[in-house]
Formats: sequence, C-alpha cells, structure tokens
Amino acid sequence: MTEPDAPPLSPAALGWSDFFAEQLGPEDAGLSPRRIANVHRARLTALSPGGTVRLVLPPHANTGAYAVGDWVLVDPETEMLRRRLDRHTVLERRIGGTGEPQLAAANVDTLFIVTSCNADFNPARLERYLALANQAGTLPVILLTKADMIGQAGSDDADAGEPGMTAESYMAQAEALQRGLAVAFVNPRADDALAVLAPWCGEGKTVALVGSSGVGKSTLVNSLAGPGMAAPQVTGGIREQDAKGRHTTTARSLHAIEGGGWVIDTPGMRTLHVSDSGFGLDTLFAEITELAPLCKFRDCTHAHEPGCAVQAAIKAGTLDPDRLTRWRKLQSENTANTPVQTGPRGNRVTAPRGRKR
Ligand SMILES: Nc1nc2c(ncn2[C@@H]2O[C@H](COP(=O)(O)OP(=O)(O)OP(=O)(O)O)[C@@H](O)[C@H]2O)c(=O)[nH]1
Ligand SMILES: [Zn+2]
Repeated sequence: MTEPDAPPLSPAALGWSDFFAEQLGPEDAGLSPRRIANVHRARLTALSPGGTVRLVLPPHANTGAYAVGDWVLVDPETEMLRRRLDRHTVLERRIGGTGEPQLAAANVDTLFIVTSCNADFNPARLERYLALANQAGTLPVILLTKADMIGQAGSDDADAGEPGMTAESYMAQAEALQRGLAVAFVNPRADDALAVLAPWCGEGKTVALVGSSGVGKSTLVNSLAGPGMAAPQVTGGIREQDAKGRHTTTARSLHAIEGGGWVIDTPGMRTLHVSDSGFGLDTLFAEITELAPLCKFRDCTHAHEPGCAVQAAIKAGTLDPDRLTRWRKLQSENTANTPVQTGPRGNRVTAPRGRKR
C-alpha cells in the first residue's frame, strides 16, 4: 500500500519527538511508529517514512478512538496496528452533557484562529477558540485576514470592515484577549503568507486552523502547501480499493507544508466549537482568575458580594466589565457541558484535565 514515489521522510520530519520516544518500552521492540493521516469509519491511513500506508486494524478496533495526527505503533511487516502513544495535545469536543468526547485532531502544536478585519471579528467567539486551544495544550495564534479590504471602496460591504475600526484597532482588540497572545496580520492570497506563518511552522511542527466560513482558511492551507499541493506524492489523494473492489481516491487530512511541517485540515476541525474547557478558561481569563483569591468569600461569584476584588478592579478601571460578563457566560456554559460525577457526596463537577492524556 506504500506509495512508491513518495519522498522518504524522517520520523522527526513527521513530528516524532522525545515525548513519543520516551513512551517506548522493551515490549515495543520491533514495532515502527506511524502518524495517522486519515480516520474513516472502517479504516485508518497513516504516514510512514516511506509514504502513506493503510493500517491493518485488529478485530473490533474502533477507528473513532483515533484522531488525525495521532502516533501509533505498528508491526512493520504487516502494518498491523498495535497501540496508540499518549498525545502531546488533543483538540476535542464534547457534545451535549454526556458521551465520549469527539476527537478533532491530536498532537497539534499551534492552533491558528483565523478571523477577518470585518464583522466576523467577535471577541466572545475568539475567546471560545482560545479556551479550546488552552484546554488542548496547543499554542493559540490569532490570524487577522482581510486587513487590505478595510474601507475599500466598492468592495462587498461585509468585507469592508466596521465603521471606525482600523487594522490597528483590530490588532489591539485581539491582543487584549489573552496575556502574551500572538496575533499576526496575514493575507492568505499574498506571496508572503507562508513567511508570516513560518515562526510556527517548520520541520516536525503541526498546525491546524479554525475560524468561520469565508475568513480564508482554505486559501491559507493552499498557500502553506505551496505548489507541491497538486503533486500526488505530497498531498494528493490516496488510491485505495473500497469494499466493492473499486479504486477510490481519498483526500488526505494531513498536508505537508512547503519548507517543513504539517497542517491538519478536516471537516471536524472546521466545525470545532467550545465546551468542557475549564482549564482553558483560567488561562484565557488570567486577570480574573488571579483576582478571585483576593475576594472576601472563597466561593465569590463576583456579582454582588462585599469585599469582591473583581468588582473592585472594575470600579478602579483596571478590568474590562465586558470580560467579566463573557467569563461568567463561558463559565456557566462550561459547567453545563461538563459531565458531573455522582457519588456519596452528591454531584461534583469533574476536575479539568491536565495537558497530557
Ligand atoms: N483580499 C483578501 N481576500 C481574502 C483574504 N483572506 C481571504 N480572502 C478571500 O476570501 C474568500 C474566502 O476564503 P476561503 O479561503 O475560501 O475561506 P474559508 O475560511 O476556507 O471558508 P470555508 O471554506 O467556507 O470554511 C476567498 O475568495 C479568498 O481569496 C485577505 O486577507 N484579503
Ligand atoms: Zn469576587
């Protein structure tokens, strides 16, 4: 099943690192690492140093337990899947209040949150994406597109920016969303798009994109992949036989970036929403999280209590009251979406998970 004309890639080029190497034990002798490139209901394809391979699944394997970007160990003779390695980061969603989380992507180093300098720019939605990235253990970077269209005469109203907003004011608003947050302007159609994103790409690095429809994600993926995108050995479809023996072509979800690295582009990534992100919220709203221990009451809701350090900061003008409103909304949403454990002490919200899984 190996593509004969695929260029050989080192495991490091595929994203292999000490984090994964350290998980190998004596019982793994003779097994080879593979990186999941596509997840289908009944089959998994993976990248190996020699090219794309279709993995042989053990009986009753559930492909839903794997995400694009996962590292697994296989028997190199048969490509039989043996086990999955622990994830460095995982982007997932929880639907409703119950059930297993759905996996969107694994081992993503940087999440590009793409928004345009127009009515698409929405702090509350951006904060949701930031919480998601924080929760996943992935570095969030906000990419501002369509700055070139601000105030452009004759352009589509929806794309021309909002009254009174300049490129600089979009940048300032984005930077205020989280301490130390990286924000960059990028025109996905411009020749320098790859250079702008280079600090987060490069050999072995994996990135993914989220954002509303029309903000430029597809155009960015194409720019990142460069002219090699059309070449079958880099990102083209994989020729496979379907159940009826016909040859079918499947688009790969893990695209090589020109100059090194990988971009994950799947329908699941494109429709990722926020839930179950308590850990991410604390990082996102650090200025509020840090004030809470100074409140008089340990369980202060920062709404009406005397001795509330958060309300004091709003009065003093050092905290944006809109941030508190959005924090409260996300907190209650998160609590509603996080499964509760029932036990002798009654309902208890589960503790947020750590970064590693
Ligand atoms: N002038 C200009 N056009 C842009 C910019 N970013 C995106 N566009 C254009 O906006 C349109 C939408 O871009 P897409 O890449 O299809 O957006 P998308 O986010 O992939 O949208 P979905 O596929 O619906 O998720 C395309 O015509 C792009 O060329 C920008 O910064 N400047
Ligand atoms: Zn308080």
